[in-house]
Amino acid sequence: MEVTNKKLSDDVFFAEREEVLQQWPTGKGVNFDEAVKYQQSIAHNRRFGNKLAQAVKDGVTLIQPRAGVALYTQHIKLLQYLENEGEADLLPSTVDSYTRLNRYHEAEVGIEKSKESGRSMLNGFPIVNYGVDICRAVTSALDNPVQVRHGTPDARLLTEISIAGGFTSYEGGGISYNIPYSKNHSLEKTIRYWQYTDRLVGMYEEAGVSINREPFGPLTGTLIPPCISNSVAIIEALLAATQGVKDITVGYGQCGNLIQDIAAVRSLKNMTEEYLHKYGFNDVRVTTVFHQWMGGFPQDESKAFGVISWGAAAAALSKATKVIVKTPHEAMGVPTMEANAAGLRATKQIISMLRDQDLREIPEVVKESEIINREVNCILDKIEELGKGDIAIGSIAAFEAGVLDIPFAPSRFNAGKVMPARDNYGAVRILEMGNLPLSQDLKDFHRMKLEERGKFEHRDVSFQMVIDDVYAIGKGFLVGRKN
Ligand SMILES: CCC[C@H]1O[C@@H](n2cnc3c(N)ncnc32)[C@H](O)[C@@H]1O
Repeated sequence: MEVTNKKLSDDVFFAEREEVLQQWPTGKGVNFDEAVKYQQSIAHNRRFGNKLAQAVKDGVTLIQPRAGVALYTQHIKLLQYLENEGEADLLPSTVDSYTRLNRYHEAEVGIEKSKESGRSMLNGFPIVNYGVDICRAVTSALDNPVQVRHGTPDARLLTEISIAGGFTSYEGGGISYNIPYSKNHSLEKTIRYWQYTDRLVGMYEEAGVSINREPFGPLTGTLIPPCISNSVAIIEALLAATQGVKDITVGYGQCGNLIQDIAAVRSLKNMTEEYLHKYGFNDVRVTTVFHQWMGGFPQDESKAFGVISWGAAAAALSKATKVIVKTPHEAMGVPTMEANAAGLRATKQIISMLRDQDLREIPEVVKESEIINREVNCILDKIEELGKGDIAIGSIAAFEAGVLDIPFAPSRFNAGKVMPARDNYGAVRILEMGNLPLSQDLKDFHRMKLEERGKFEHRDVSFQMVIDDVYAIGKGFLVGRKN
């Protein structure tokens, strides 16, 4: 199918909707007009976009966990605990892996097994199986706005039930929930699936209901050069705005060098707004999300709190609108509610202590941010050229050509030629450019930064640095020094 960056027509959308709502019996519980009324009954301060907008006005960074369990009564208890004991400003519902793969029969079995055993046999909250009414029981039981977080290449039915179910924010995108998550989904398919999601959000917007959308920033979460993750975020923001989305949170996964992390968020915010205006979207509200360290975590809980606090500090100093919080159980798996709340409180402490400091305009950050700006422009200019102005066509062609290439991604549609490595200060640089369309002076800059490290370590710049950097994480370091 030819995917283009055009708003889906009502005919196309509603014909497809017939099929989508039949994918599982709970789809029958979705009625758009009734759902609009339900959404309009949700109080102003319990709407995700409103709380984000207030945070921007107040100059504060909000904290949000990930959380999801199989039984909805326990899920309510968990989320209430996280907003009360964890002081969470925003709440999630992290969806289970079966639902993410549209395997609703297995999710059903997981629910039954959880009922029998009394504990969660799924690694998240199975929204599709529960349907609209149970989702409303969850979202209406909480004081704070709730967002659906997942990793679903085909999330069309999930979107329908989530919004009708009272969630006021929805994560994901046709690239960011495909390439890092899936091996065999084509980009044509997932970009098109996510145009459906964004068109549905656009229809709610046109009916007077604002739903926040959040492309998934970190991608594979392993040494992702900011120019690559920022380019994907901006593309997904543009694809969403084309379908009528008006409230977008663009995201970035912490890499570990403070200057680079702050510069990346600064560049992401500025360039998302610049590109939205360039494409004629002047009424889209843009906010940012900083994801605490997405790499491997130490088992030791005290050391884990160190990593969590470092991510909290970088989020605060970059003035991100919100930060996604990790837990001291990260190395073990799905956290207990107590551990999840502890990660939130540690983050809240740092965020509160640093709220009066803002490093976005210090010269080193501005310099790094301008480099990222130039790199993103090289990539997006090439995408516009490949797509003859259409960024959906251009993005698909870009992955085919390796112009967009996400390190360590499982997708067979990803070239996998770009290799990152850290420089002597831990900033992520590019060791193998693959077909990234960076200008020669930018390529020389990356090489120079890596040569600087090689000289310091008395070794040649090589792929061994990449391996050492990946293993460094588990040993508690950023730069994988030559032993
Ligand atoms: C991109 C998502 C990866 C992160 O998402 C966390 N995660 C996944 N599922 C749950 C869950 N059910 N409850 C709390 N956190 C969860 C992982 O730990 C990891 O940090």
